[in-house]
Amino acid sequence: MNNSQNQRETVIEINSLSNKFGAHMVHEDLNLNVYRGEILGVVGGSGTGKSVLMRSIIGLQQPSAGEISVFGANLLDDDPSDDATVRRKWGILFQGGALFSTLTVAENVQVPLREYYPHFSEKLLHEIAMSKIQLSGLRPEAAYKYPSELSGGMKKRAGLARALALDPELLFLDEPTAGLDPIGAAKFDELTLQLKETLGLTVFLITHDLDSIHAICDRIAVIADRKVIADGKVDELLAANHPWINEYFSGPRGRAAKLVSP
Ligand SMILES: Nc1ncnc2c1ncn2[C@@H]1O[C@H](COP(=O)(O)OP(=O)(O)OP(=O)(O)O)[C@@H](O)[C@H]1O
Repeated sequence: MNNSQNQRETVIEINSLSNKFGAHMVHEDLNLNVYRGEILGVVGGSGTGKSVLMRSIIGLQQPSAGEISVFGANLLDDDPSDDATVRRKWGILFQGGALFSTLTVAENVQVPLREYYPHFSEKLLHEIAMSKIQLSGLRPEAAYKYPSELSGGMKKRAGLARALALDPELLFLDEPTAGLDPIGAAKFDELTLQLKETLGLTVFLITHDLDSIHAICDRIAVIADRKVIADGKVDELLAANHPWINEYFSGPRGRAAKLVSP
């Protein structure tokens, strides 16, 4: 950890995390901090436990051991009444958008609002939903469409609009550019960066996308061998001299992504 990280507020703190499914140990003694205002890219081979890590942080996966605190609250131990306060500070874009198929985009965006603010009028719910839809780069007409009527990129933006519904401080994005064409992926990256800068978000970004890593991540955490084996900027990661990291960033795709990065 360098000096600038020492001075930054820690938003997520994970200590000695283990996750096990039967005899399959996915994480063992995993440690990771996420700092306010950064986009942290989380990378690792398929099945290394990136999504399980995210699910552990947001309370959908009970770890076998370890501690996780988010905004200073230990969601595993503390009073469950603290949970709602912390949960409303984050937004989540799951893989594929995870929209409710029987609801329109606007109705999807209203789901978290109705949960946390049941007293809001229909007019206010509609206005907030429309502003989040616009913020996510969708045209207003998209608000009235059902998920089956949307392209892959529009689904991600609709999922993002829902993730932004509660004005989060922390955004979880699980492979947001997967399945998008390169232009759509670059636009989504641009939007993520813009939102981070204008809304002051902290972003936990799971990705396989080398372009996103080079274009928007402030720091990258690499998961391999059941833990975070290195974190930092690409050059710092390469200094760890781990075979997976070297292959990932110095292979043909890694080199190509670096060439086009800003
Ligand atoms: N509920 C579960 N029960 C049993 N095993 C699980 C469960 N959830 C995840 N796993 C296993 O945990 C491992 C990590 O899964 P995870 O989805 O977190 O990987 P990942 O790094 O996100 O992969 P990818 O990059 O392919 O999305 C996998 O081997 C998966 O099969």
